[in-house]
Amino acid sequence: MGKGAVTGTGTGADADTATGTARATARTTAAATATATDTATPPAVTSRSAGARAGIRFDEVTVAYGGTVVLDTFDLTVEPGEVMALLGPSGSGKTTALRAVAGFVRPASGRVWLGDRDVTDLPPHRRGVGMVVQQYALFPHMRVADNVAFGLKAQKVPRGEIAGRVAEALEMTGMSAYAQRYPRALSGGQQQRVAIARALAIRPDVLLLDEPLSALDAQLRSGMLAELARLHRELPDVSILYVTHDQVEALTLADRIAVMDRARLQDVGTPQRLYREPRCAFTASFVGSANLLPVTGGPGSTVLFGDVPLEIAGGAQAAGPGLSDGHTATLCVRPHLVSLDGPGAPQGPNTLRGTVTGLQWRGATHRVTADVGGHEVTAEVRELRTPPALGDEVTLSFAAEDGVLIHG
Ligand SMILES: Nc1ncnc2c1ncn2[C@@H]1O[C@H](COP(=O)(O)OP(=O)(O)OP(=O)(O)O)[C@@H](O)[C@H]1O
Repeated sequence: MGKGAVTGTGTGADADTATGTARATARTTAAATATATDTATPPAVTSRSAGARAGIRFDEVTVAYGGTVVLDTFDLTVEPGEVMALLGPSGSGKTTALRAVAGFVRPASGRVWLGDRDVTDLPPHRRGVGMVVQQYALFPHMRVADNVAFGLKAQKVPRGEIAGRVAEALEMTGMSAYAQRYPRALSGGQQQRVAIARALAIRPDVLLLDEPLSALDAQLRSGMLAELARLHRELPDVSILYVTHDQVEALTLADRIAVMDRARLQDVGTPQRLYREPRCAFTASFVGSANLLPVTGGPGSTVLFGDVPLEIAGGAQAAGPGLSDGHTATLCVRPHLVSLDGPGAPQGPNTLRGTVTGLQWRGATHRVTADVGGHEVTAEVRELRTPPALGDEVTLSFAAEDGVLIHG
């Protein structure tokens, strides 16, 4: 880097996928059907509950496998017609929560409600839910139309009504032209549309989606995300619980996000609230990427990061009482809100000097990490013409209103 040459500002493109891995195994199949490979299983077909729109309520639900608690006193309400994303790392209990709603796992304690019905003791086929899992789980020996009709037949919908309902569901998912094909003659994205059509055909009150896009490539996934958003606009009464470990999916689709970690609900709120005002470090780093700086109370309205005073909106009081007595808090600053300059940049407020320890070119952006007094601080800035090199000195800065204090 030419000294002083590097200058970048925030990009607004802070949407990294945080930790979490794609599932390696297929899940139990849809509540609306038996498994694709187990046709002897009695069809777990749901029937739409009569009347009102149904939300979902977990009331202190605990699930344990062999003495290990994998969902711990889980409390969450999904309002009727709301899209709630369950976001969390692998093994945090997301799928277990979904399966408790579908009726595939029985809570050790607590109750599950769909609307005003306590469904905890009901079998899956009497809950009124449709479920789509990541591996589609279509019946390979059935044509698309028969796959979609399967749940309706098992639900004993009158024969004369079935063709119309199948056509409607295929139309909704853009699959009308493929009604007579077998699943093996469909792409992954098309198979997932059929799985969604099958779940919708039973006109569920509640749609459970378990990483429905994770088997698709990035481009298809983004198209399907838009499709799911459109479907929800067409079916505004259907409540959706959407399991994902992909924050982009959650931020794009959800009205609210429930963040899970180690079997527990960590936070719940609108995507904007979780992103802009995270209440815990876990949420801050899982919903978007974050610089998390340990700070103590400083003079006046500042906090101290090491011995560097930092201005934050609301001052040190924003962290509550005690910070000035030497207690620590965490200051969250999003990388795309950090500006990057060369070492000769003027020392304004909230300016940190550091040495570059990491550099990633991401096409439209550069992500530059610097060591600042033993802590890593990352700036994500618009692509630089002359990026710094490892070991270069840089200046990082951010606006007072872009720092959010997190207690504890
Ligand atoms: N049938 C089972 N028997 C024993 N343990 C299980 C069973 N199903 C899940 N678990 C365990 O429960 C925990 C939570 O699993 P769950 O599938 O709910 O997590 P998840 O958040 O959906 O993870 P992922 O994103 O990897 O799918 C994990 O530790 C998992 O190993």
